Amino acid sequence: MPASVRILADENIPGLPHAFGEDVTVQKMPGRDIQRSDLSAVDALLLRSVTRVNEDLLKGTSVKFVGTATIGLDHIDLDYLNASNIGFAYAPGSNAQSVVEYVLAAIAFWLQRTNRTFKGLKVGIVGVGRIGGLLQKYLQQMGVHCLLCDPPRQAQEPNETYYSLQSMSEADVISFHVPLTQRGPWPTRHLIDVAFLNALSADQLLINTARGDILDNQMALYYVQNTASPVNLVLDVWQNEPMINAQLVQHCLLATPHIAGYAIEGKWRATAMLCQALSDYFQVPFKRTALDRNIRVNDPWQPQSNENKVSKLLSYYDISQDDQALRNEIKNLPQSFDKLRKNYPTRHEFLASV
Ligand SMILES: NC(=O)C1=CN([C@@H]2O[C@H](COP(=O)(O)OP(=O)(O)OC[C@H]3O[C@@H](n4cnc5c(N)ncnc54)[C@H](O)[C@@H]3O)[C@@H](O)[C@H]2O)C=CC1
Ligand SMILES: O=C(O)C(=O)[C@H](O)COP(=O)(O)O
Repeated sequence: MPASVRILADENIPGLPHAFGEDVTVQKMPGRDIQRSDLSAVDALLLRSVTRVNEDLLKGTSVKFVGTATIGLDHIDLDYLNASNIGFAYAPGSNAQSVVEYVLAAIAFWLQRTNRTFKGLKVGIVGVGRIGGLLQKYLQQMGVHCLLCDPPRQAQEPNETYYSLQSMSEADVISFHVPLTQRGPWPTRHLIDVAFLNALSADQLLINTARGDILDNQMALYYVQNTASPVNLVLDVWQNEPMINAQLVQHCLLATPHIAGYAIEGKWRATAMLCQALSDYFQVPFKRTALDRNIRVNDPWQPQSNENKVSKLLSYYDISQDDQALRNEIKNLPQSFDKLRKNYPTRHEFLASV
């Protein structure tokens, strides 16, 4: 192992270099600009979702360890890392609560607009892993009925009740929480197809916080432009970020620049997970307490049965401000997309653990 560990980090990962001592050096760069030529004297690369990690980036470099401060892994060629014996860490669950709060705020926004409450609502959850499972717990705590769709889990748990993707059209709200995958028995690229959209109506809400490629955006634009009463769309993730489809934005109930997971505690939690993994890998000390105080949620909300959950949720997180910020900057794409993400205002997690 090197005498000192040289880290190259995405400039948008908070908490570096304070978490380490003098045996670690940290250089920062915009994630989209990182190239192979930057990696000749780097031991560890700490990234976000905007840097594609593959043979093209890493071949012939000194990188021994890659960490991504994300839940999603679709930007990482894990086979290449394994074959090249490069250490790897990611941040599973780190911002799950933030995504769940985004989804609950989006539902609350829609309910308020349509003068409804959570009472009698049916929510379809596609992908019942860390995020989908947490969403299910909070919704059930609020008395909301959930329909679950997760074929990989269904194959492992034949005695549990799971629904098909097609039957999700019975729900008032359908929220997607699958990883982006291209291979295997249940690929998710373009999982939301035209047949699925055609089965929905203007009385329903479809939320995609998973990855942009789950929904063919060009097809979705054609659908909203040519359907009398299209489903209401809430999109946080887009194909071809940061050059997203500006026309599709205009047709969304809510459109945001991939910030569902951006509550501040989630970001610091991800840093802590990567620093711990890097510290274990290179056997260098890591000051966990330097990060811990940013991870704690102050005064969390425990929903009560007799309170107005719609207005309470929106008082904690007014999601329409994130939507408005993107619309205000739509003429300045693609730069504005990354700028909004980099300068995202501080949003705190607010729900008590279930
Ligand atoms: N918008 C944002 O800011 C964020 C987006 N994400 C996205 O959310 C995704 C999900 O995150 P987690 O819940 O932590 O992942 P997870 O791995 O814990 O759960 C994913 C679930 O999806 C299921 N699944 C896989 N293929 C499926 C299919 N074809 N149909 C239905 N279910 C399927 C899996 O069996 C698993 O239960 C991430 O991969 C990432 O792309 C994550 C964090 C923030
Ligand atoms: O964790 C994930 O997966 C996400 O989608 C992140 O919240 C996205 O953040 P960036 O890595 O793109 O900053």
